[in-house]
Order: sequence, then structure tokens, then C-alpha cells
Amino acid sequence: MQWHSCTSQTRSYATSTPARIFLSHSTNPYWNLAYEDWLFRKTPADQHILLLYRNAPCIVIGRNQNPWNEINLSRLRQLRIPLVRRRSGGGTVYHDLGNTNYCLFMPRASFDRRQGAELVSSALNALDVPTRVNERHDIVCESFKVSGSAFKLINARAYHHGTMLLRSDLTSLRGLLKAERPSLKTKGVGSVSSSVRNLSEWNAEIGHESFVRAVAERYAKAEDIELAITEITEQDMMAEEFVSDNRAELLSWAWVWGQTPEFTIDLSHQFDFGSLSIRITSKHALITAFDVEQSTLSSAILSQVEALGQAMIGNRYDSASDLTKESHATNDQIRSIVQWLSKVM
Ligand SMILES: Nc1ncnc2c1ncn2[C@@H]1O[C@H](COP(=O)(O)OC(=O)CCCC[C@@H]2CCSS2)[C@@H](O)[C@H]1O
Repeated sequence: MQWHSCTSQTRSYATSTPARIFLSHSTNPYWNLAYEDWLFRKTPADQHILLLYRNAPCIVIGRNQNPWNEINLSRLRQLRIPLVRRRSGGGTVYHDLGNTNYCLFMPRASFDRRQGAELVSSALNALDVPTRVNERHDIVCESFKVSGSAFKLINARAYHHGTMLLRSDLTSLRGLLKAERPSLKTKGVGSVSSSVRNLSEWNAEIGHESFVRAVAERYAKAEDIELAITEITEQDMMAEEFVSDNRAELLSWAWVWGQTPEFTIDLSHQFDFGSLSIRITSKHALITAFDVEQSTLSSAILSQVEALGQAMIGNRYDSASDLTKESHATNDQIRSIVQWLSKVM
């Protein structure tokens, strides 16, 4: 058994498994998140671990979020940026190679929502960046958010993971995250939008390597361990069946879209030939109801709209943009309605 010494900076109780630091060389969000989940579930419950990684451009939503309410999906498709749903709760964030993520794993008994962010913030203070932790456990610099946090607790284990905007493309970040759609009512968790900045505005030299080094040093000191970083490649990750299976699940439609909490959306439009208001209900990202709430369309057109709505039931909500391709509408009015729906859904 290893005993950690008691100083003001170290934990003051015994653990049997020494703390460790891992750095991933993969920039694939699915591998990194699958590996993170493996560390969470498969390492000893009493072990403290720090994992650092960064991802190629992607949007990462929280476990209980609605992508249609959080993201500019047409821009996401245009830029061919993947949408990733993580296993922890909380809001939607943008990642690219200018953003480095940390994850602190610990026994549930020593979990504290603030401590991890404080550790990272103090590592940044040592790099002359005047960060602090706010009441939401975000790390901020002169009131601008530079890091967001999310948490997961299962049985005897917990983790706190967070982003760090070092030199991210903030134009992409802002363009991909969008304001809520007021007519979309969802049971899920909404993001809390903030003004963000890169740390490079305070320290022009800062980058992935210096951030990793500063946090790892600070962590080793706090855990009273030698500074030793275990570097992990995608090959190492692939060798673990749990990680490969987990990655496959993270990539699946059922996880990315199908986990979307139930929602309804009200859509109205005034066409040259009459008005139409509908309510669409979706569960597990499938269309489960299509109700016409109000209409001044002719009864012939209305019954075609109702037939179209019935045909959509059971389809994926995200297949709405294919409506125009699939529709064999011969009537101009129906064609306009289909075009409108494919844009607004
Ligand atoms: N990369 C990044 N870092 C900090 N803040 C961001 C980022 N991207 C977007 N935002 C801002 O945060 C809000 C959402 O804040 P909100 O507080 O709702 O959500 C979060 O912060 C979640 C953090 C998840 C961290 C995980 C760690 C590893 S995998 S992802 C968004 O609307 C933007 O204004």
C-alpha cells in the first residue's frame, strides 16, 4: 500500500492505487471519449487519474441534449464537422486542435465540483494567465469563459472533465452553436451560452504542450507522485475490446440522435395560397406525431398535407431534409409546402 504524505497541497488520506497521468495522441473524438469511459469504468475505484486529450473539429453535446435546439445543423453539415454525444451531462461545446480537454477521475467520496477546476486554474496562474473559477465551475479570465465543465458519477467512481480554449477557431465555435428555437419544446438540458475567449489573448506563447505540461506538473504535485506521463495511441485504445465497442456505440445513430429527449416543434407559414400551422412530435429522434393545428389551405391540399404527415410518422426527424428529394409531388402548392418543411424542421 502506498501512503500519500500530508502537505497542504496533497490529499491527506491513504490510497492503495497510485495516481496516474495519461496523454492521448489520438485526435479522434470517438476514440478519446471511449477511452475516457474505459478509464472511468475499468480502473480501480480508488484511483485518481488525469487524462489529457484534444480533438479534431467537432461539436460535443451533453448526454441529455437536443441537437436541433443547440446547433446550426446545416452549417455543421456544410463544414463536414461531426456531432458527438458524450456520456456526461451539461451543455454543448465546440472542439478543435486549439482546445485541450482534461479529465480528472477520482473515487466518488473525494468528488468535489470545484476542486478540479481550481487545480487547472492554478496551473494556468503559474503560466501568468489570470484565470479563476466562477460559481458555475467554469474557468474564466476577466469574466470571459475559457473552459466549461461536466461531471459524471456512477457508483463509487466520479469524473470531472473540462475544455480549455487555448487558440481555438472562435468564429467556427460561434457559427456552429445557435440560439434556441423558441417553438421547440424539449425535455432535455439547454446549454448556457457565454462570451468565450482564447487563453492565447493573455499568453501569446500558450499551446497544447505547455498547457499539458503545466496541468500535469500541478496534478503530480497535488497527488504527491513523480511527474510521469503515459502516452496513449489509437493502437493502444483499439487493443481494448471495451474501448472499440464503446467507440462503435458513440458513432451509432441510436446514440448520437436516438438519445435525443422527447420534443415538439410548432411550425407555421403563410403561403401565397393559404396558411398552415403544424405541430410535430418526436421521441428518440423519430417522428411520432404530425398534427395540423390551423390551416386556411383548400381541403384538397390539406388532405395531401395530412397524408404527407402520416407518411412521415416513424421516420427519423433528421430525414426531413430529404423530403424534397423523395417527394413525388406533382402539385406546386404541395411542392412549396414540402420545400418549406425541409428547411424549417
Ligand atoms: N470549447 C469550449 N470551451 C469553453 N466554452 C465553450 C466551448 N465551446 C463552446 N463554449 C461556450 O460554452 C457554452 C456552453 O456552456 P455549458 O456550461 O452549457 O456547457 C459546457 O460548458 C459543457 C462542457 C463540457 C466539457 C466536456 C469536456 C470533454 S468533452 S466536452 C456554449 O454555448 C459556448 O458559449
